[in-house]
Amino acid sequence: MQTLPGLVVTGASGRMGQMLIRTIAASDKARLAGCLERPGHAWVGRDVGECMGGGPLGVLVTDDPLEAFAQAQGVIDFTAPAATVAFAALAAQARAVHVIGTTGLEPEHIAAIEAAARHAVIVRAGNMSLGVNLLVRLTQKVAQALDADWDIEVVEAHHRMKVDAPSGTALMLGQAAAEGRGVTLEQAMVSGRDGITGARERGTIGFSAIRGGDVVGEHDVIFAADGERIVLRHLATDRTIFARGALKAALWGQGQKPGHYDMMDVLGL
Ligand SMILES: NC(=O)C1=CN([C@@H]2O[C@H](COP(=O)(O)OP(=O)(O)OC[C@H]3O[C@@H](n4cnc5c(N)ncnc54)[C@H](O)[C@@H]3O)[C@@H](O)[C@H]2O)C=CC1
Ligand SMILES: O=C(O)C1=N[C@H](C(=O)O)C[C@H](O)C1
Repeated sequence: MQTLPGLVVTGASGRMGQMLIRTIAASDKARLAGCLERPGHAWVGRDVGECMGGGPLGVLVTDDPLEAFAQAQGVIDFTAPAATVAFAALAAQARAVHVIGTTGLEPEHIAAIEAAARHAVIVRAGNMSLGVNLLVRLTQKVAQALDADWDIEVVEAHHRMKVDAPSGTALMLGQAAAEGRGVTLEQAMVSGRDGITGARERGTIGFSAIRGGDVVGEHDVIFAADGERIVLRHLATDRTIFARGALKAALWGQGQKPGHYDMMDVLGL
């Protein structure tokens, strides 16, 4: 019998880390090969199942990424930009598929990830759910069908602990709207209006962010014209949707050629 692909989860104690560990542990398609946390974190050296308040899973949390990645075929990474850039180089060195869910990446982080993807398979998306990736396609199509008489606004809401704005998903949706309209997002983007802003500039794509409570993730793409409005909406109510997508990406990546892929590639959308 062939051994199942072994996956390492980085940021093991995080909201997504714990969800990923549960999803992999329950899967019959992959096995949990390692769990990583920051040096000095209270979970390091302990069984991850017990840290999460359940029975032992037989995997000790480590703070050594090289040692963990060397044992694995895939790394699933929902952490923070600087950590993700470091993990991209190390996962490439270990020839492990690197699935990146981390958001808030700046152009220099993305350039470093592109460099690592010359030698390894990287799948990166600001949102790993099927629903959002489908919404991205729909947004592109609607934007393509409408002219600039239709103002485009992306509105997102997330829990109070989220550290980046606009969300990775909002940026994916904005990018899709820009592509549909035949402009670049850099040109069109207006984010976080405040004060005497003046009237809305025709053709811009606006972004607004709400932060509060335990909201998992909500995104509206609004197309507003005189006398009518179209609202495309995705509501996430459970983080398993992201974990399932990330697991699918890690399995899909096995045997692919080195490159920087996204969830559209994985889902065939
Ligand atoms: N692409 C997607 O579908 C989704 C992306 N996200 C993104 O994933 C990221 C994490 O989100 P949450 O789990 O809510 O955050 P969180 O703050 O709960 O977890 C982050 C974890 O990463 C760990 N970490 C940070 N630096 C590290 C390092 N150098 N080594 C090892 N561990 C390290 C932290 O200790 C923490 O446990 C965010 O960027 C968020 O936007 C979240 C949900 C879905
Ligand atoms: O930080 C989160 O929680 C989420 N982040 C991703 C984003 O930035 O869009 C995906 C999801 O919305 C949850």
